[in-house]
Order: sequence, then C-alpha cells, then structure tokens
Amino acid sequence: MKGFLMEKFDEIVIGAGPGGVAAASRLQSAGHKVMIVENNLYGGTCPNFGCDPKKMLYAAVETRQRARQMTGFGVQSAPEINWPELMEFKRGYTRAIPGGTEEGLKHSGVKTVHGTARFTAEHTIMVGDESYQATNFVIATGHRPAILDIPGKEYFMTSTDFLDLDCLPDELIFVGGGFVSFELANIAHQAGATVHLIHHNERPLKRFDEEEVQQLVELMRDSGIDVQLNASPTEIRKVGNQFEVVLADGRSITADQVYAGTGRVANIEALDLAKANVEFSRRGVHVDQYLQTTNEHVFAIGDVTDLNIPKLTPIAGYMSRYLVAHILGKSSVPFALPVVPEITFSTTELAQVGVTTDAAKADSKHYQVKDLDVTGWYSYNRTKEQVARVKVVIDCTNNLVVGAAVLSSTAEDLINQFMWLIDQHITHKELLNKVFAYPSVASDLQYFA
Ligand SMILES: Cc1cc2nc3c(=O)[nH]c(=O)nc-3n(C[C@H](O)[C@H](O)[C@H](O)COP(=O)(O)OP(=O)(O)OC[C@H]3O[C@@H](n4cnc5c(N)ncnc54)[C@H](O)[C@@H]3O)c2cc1C
Ligand SMILES: NC(=O)c1ccc[n+]([C@@H]2O[C@H](COP(=O)([O-])OP(=O)(O)OC[C@H]3O[C@@H](n4cnc5c(N)ncnc54)[C@H](O)[C@@H]3O)[C@@H](O)[C@H]2O)c1
Repeated sequence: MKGFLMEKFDEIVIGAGPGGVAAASRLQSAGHKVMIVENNLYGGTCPNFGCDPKKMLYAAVETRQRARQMTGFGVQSAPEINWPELMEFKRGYTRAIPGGTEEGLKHSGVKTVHGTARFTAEHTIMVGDESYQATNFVIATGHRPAILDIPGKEYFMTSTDFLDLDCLPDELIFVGGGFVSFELANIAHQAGATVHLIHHNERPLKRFDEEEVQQLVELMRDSGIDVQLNASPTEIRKVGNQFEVVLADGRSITADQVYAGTGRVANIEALDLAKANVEFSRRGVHVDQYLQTTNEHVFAIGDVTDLNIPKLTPIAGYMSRYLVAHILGKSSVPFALPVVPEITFSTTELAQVGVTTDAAKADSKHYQVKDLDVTGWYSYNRTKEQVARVKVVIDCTNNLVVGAAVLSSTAEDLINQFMWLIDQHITHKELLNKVFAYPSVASDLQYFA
C-alpha cells in the first residue's frame, strides 16, 4: 500500500456521469483541488448508453414515423431503417464521449482516475491499491439496470446491450412497462423487428396521465407492437438459440432476446459506505435537504440519492449546481427542484409537467383540467398526426396554467413551452402580449392557455 504518500484534495467526486462531471468542473473552476474517479466510461450513462445514443437511434425512427404519416399526402413511401448503418451513426457520436469528457476535465485541471472507489475511512478512499484523501466527497455513482430475480435471469439483456447491438434480431421481448421498454420497443419495431412488451399490471408508465398512456398503448398496438398488460414473467428458459419467457398465467412468449426494463438500482455496494458512516438503503444514498449524507463531509447527487424525485440527466446537473454553491458557501437554502418536465420518446411522444392531471382530478375544487383533442389543429393536420392530445391543468383560484400533459410528436417542444409558462407564472393576458414565430408549435400556446 502507498498510503504514506497519500494525495490530498479539497473534493473527490466518485462517478463521472452528468452529475459528477458538472460538480468536478465547477469546483475546479472555483479554485479547488479536485479529483474524479470513474470505473467505466467517462461521461456516464446519459451520453454513453442512455439518453443521447437512444435519441440518435430515435432520429431515424422519427424520420420513418413522419414519412409514414405523410404517405399519400405528397410522400410516396416510408423509408426502411438500415440498422448497421444507424448503429455506426450512433457510434460516431458515442465513441468520442469518454475520451472527450476526460480530456475536458484534465484540461480544466481536474485529476482523473480510472477504477472503482471505495471508502476506507471518513476522509479516505482507495482506488486499486492507491489511497486518496479529501476534505469533502461527492458521490455521483448513478444507477444500473435492475434484473428481476426469476429463474433464467442470467438471460436478460439490458438497455446498454440494446443501444450497441451490431445486428437487430428478428424478435425481441421487453419486460416492464416503463421509460426504457416504451422507448426501445418502438425503436426495435420501427427498425423491423417483431416486438413484445409485457407489463405486470394495468398501469404502465405510471408517472404519466392514465388516459394518454392508454392511448399510447393503443397506438403501439395499432403499429404492430404486441403490448401485453397483466403479464408477469416467472421464468426465462433457453430453447435452442431462443428464449422462452414463461408468464404467471401459464402462457409463454419466445423470442431471440429478452430485455430488462423493470427499473434501475443505485450503484452503492462497491463504495463500502459504512466505513465513511454514510447511511443508505435499497433506494440509494440517504441525503438530507442540503444533499448531505449522514457524514457531514460526504454529499450525494444524481440518480444515486434516495430522494423521491425523477432520475434524469437535467436533474443530476441541477443538483450538482446546487451542491457546488452549497459547498462554496454561496447558498444556504435547502435543495428544491424547479418545475420538471418528463418525456417518453415512443410511438409518439408522451410528456408532462407541473401538477399532474391525476392530482388535479383528485382536487377538482382547486383545479380544472382542459382536455383537448388537437389532431385537427393546423400544426397537427399539417403533418397528419394520428393522435395529438393536450391536457392543461388550470388553478381555479388565479386562472394560471399549473400543469400540462401532451401526447404528440411535438411534445418535446410543447412541454418545454409549458414549463416556462408554469415556472414564470405567466398569465393569459401576458401571453397574448407576446409575438411568436408563426406557424409553429409555440404559437399554439396562446390558444392552450
Ligand atoms: C436507456 C436510458 C435512457 C435514458 N434516457 C433519458 C432521457 O431521455 N432523458 C433524461 O433526462 N434521462 C434519461 N436517462 C437517465 C439518465 O441517463 C440519468 O438520469 C443520468 O445519467 C444520471 O446521471 P448521474 O451522473 O447521476 O449518473 P450516471 O450517468 O449513471 O453516472 C454515474 C457514473 O458513476 C460510475 N460509478 C459507479 N460506481 C462507481 C464507483 N464505485 N467508483 C467509480 N465510479 C463509479 C458509473 O460507471 C457511471 O459512469 C436514461 C437512462 C437510460 C438507462
Ligand atoms: N426519456 C427518459 O427520460 C428516460 C428514458 C429511459 C430511462 N429513463 C430513466 O431510467 C429509469 C429506468 O427506466 P425503466 O424503464 O427501467 O424503469 P421505470 O421505473 O420507468 O419502469 C419500470 C417498470 O417496470 C415495471 N415492473 C416492475 N416489476 C415488474 C415485473 N415483475 N414484471 C413486469 N413489469 C415490472 C414497473 O411497474 C414499471 O412500470 C427511469 O425511471 C428514468 O429515470 C428516462
């Protein structure tokens, strides 16, 4: 052990995903001596095997979906997706991420280390056989896919495998009706595979508006995806080169690959948190309202915390900005999230922000929900959208928009427009006093509010 020559830092950040990288860079810019440790790819989940590569593949899917809608309206036919070429396009982006991210950190003066960090004492970690000391630690180790504990679980593949497949198999099964399955099932289907999505109860995508989820499920089924609700897998069997998923009701489905889409779990086991007196649970690292753990010199941000908030890239970034201000003594207020939009990129896009429609319905004295089928509106007729639905939640006490749920291929734009409206408490009168580029998705906002 080289413990006697132990290098000392102001902060050591563990995990170089969106949360950790942002925290390390900002602390370094403030003049601190900072080290970051990563045991896999610099950049973490989002740019290497999460949001960004998923949306690179989705780019081809969007093109195909839009062309299918417009077929017969000036477009001759929808293009086929060439999977190996699309994968090469994605790899052209992802290949540069780990090196570029690490170079950026090094360039700004952050010491970068490769390996798995584990605590050996309150102020000390080891990576391999090297020890490092710091005044403060930031745990930003993220999540990994959860694997259902059923016989044959070793046959499960994950979103990470899917996003780097050399060849798309003929037939796939996605288990679990959450973000991952709804997004990847659609990509696989549009790229030509036969796809089954099985979910164990009647309420997939439970963070989103129930009626709009039902409509999305119908749209997926109409497009040819086999979505099965109330279907619980009990076992996976290998049958020749294929895999048979046995369901609780005795039925089974056979395919070339089976993917786990049943949530993600915190990367905490390797950290030996007890050595640093940091408490944790199944849900992740326990943090208080200042993102501080049970050790006052250890903080946690991003997916790995046990906070009941959406686990998303912009939130990891937001937490890192909050924490750096807190560590630098520039802020003493408790951590609080602003209005957060959430979105699923599937057969169409499903998004929501602010007060949910379910919460609004449960408090009908306080909230009104406007439910608008906008398929016939100019913006959606122009592109021959099959389904376009917008729900707007209004606070009856002041007539302000406080929530929205959108089901349409424009949801990614529209939901961010609603986010501004809600965050800035913009009144209908104020909105009417603005001029939007027309015709556009944003210019419709004046009609919704
Ligand atoms: C398929 C998929 C699609 C997604 N799509 C979206 C999307 O469209 N929009 C969105 O906002 N979010 C999306 N997400 C979620 C998003 O990727 C995460 O919320 C985000 O990456 C969290 O950032 P983080 O920094 O907390 O953790 P991560 O990005 O997971 O980074 C943590 C890093 O810590 C490293 N690490 C773990 N343990 C150790 C250790 N002991 N020592 C050293 N290093 C360690 C890991 O290797 C990893 O690189 C998606 C996720 C997946 C899986
Ligand atoms: N567009 C995005 O923002 C995006 C995309 C992908 C992933 N993500 C992030 O990654 C996380 C993980 O995504 P995910 O889809 O794996 O998890 P998830 O939590 O979104 O969904 C998991 C689903 O699996 C179901 N499930 C649980 N046990 C099951 C069982 N035994 N059989 C069948 N279904 C079962 C759950 O009811 C749930 O609907 C998300 O919560 C999100 O934080 C975000």
